[in-house]
Amino acid sequence: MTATSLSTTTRDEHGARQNEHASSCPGPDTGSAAGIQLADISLTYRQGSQAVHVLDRIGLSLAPDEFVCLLGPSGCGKSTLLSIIAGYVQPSGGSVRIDGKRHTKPTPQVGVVFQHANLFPWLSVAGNVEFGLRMAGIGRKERRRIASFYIGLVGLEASAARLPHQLSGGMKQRAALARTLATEPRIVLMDEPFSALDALTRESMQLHVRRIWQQTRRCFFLITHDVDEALLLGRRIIVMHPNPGTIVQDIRNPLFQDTDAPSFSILRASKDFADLRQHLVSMIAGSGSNSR
Ligand SMILES: Nc1ncnc2c1ncn2[C@@H]1O[C@H](COP(=O)(O)OP(=O)(O)OP(=O)(O)O)[C@@H](O)[C@H]1O
Repeated sequence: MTATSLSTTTRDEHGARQNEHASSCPGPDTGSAAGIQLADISLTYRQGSQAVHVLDRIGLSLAPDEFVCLLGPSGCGKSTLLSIIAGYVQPSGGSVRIDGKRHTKPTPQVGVVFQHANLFPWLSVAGNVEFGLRMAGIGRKERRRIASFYIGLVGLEASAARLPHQLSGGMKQRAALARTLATEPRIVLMDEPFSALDALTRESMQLHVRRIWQQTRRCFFLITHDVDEALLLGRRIIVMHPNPGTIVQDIRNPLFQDTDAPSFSILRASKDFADLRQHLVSMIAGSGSNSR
């Protein structure tokens, strides 16, 4: 495999496909496609008399069990796109649909994990994981059952009673992930969730997240500045360019291994990995901005 032999989707090709999809979903809530569909998402902010065009006609279709990594230089609009999918920000144009239904505001269908865990400091790990379930009116016994399943999934059984200040950074992020997963969202959005962690913890988190995805098969959408992380985790890798934010590359990761025990170190040492890494780094650098 060489970087140039990759099957890619350019923004134009992708945009054209999204336009077809948009025209096949004429009114609100009438579509039936499974997964998450973004059609022609644009966003312009007003700054005084200036218009800042942040996103331009982003089209994306995400399968219900997709693991997508989004790369791009700082300021290209990655977090803004995530905020639109989360329903926190309304786009100036275009639409987000989940299983064909128009999605315009935050709902339990979309879970978000941020760079910092933002756990409730007065609640234990179990209390944090149960919180969303309590808000959803789920009874105590069922809450406990669901929380204990997800706490086990992230490997925090022994720390379920601990308060956030008694956890390491990686444990906090795992608790935040369990809290997000407990409400069983259709898509889990992650905005650089490991960037505040040291290298070893980060690698261990990557393995955790990979295993959790394999066991839950939800749609995971992960923003990262780390090309290696995207290559190790993403079944699909998307690259954005800035000014305005557009998708310039959308590839199925040929190195993706859907196995129980992926060996990241062996993968990292391969020539294919180095070639594809170089290709992605050049793609990002091609935007004229810096990236790690
Ligand atoms: N509320 C806002 N008002 C005006 N401009 C904004 C607003 N929010 C974001 N922007 C601008 O939108 C652009 C994209 O920002 P965004 O945070 O989405 O980029 P990013 O790719 O996630 O960057 P980073 O990798 O550094 O987190 C930036 O130029 C930013 O200044």
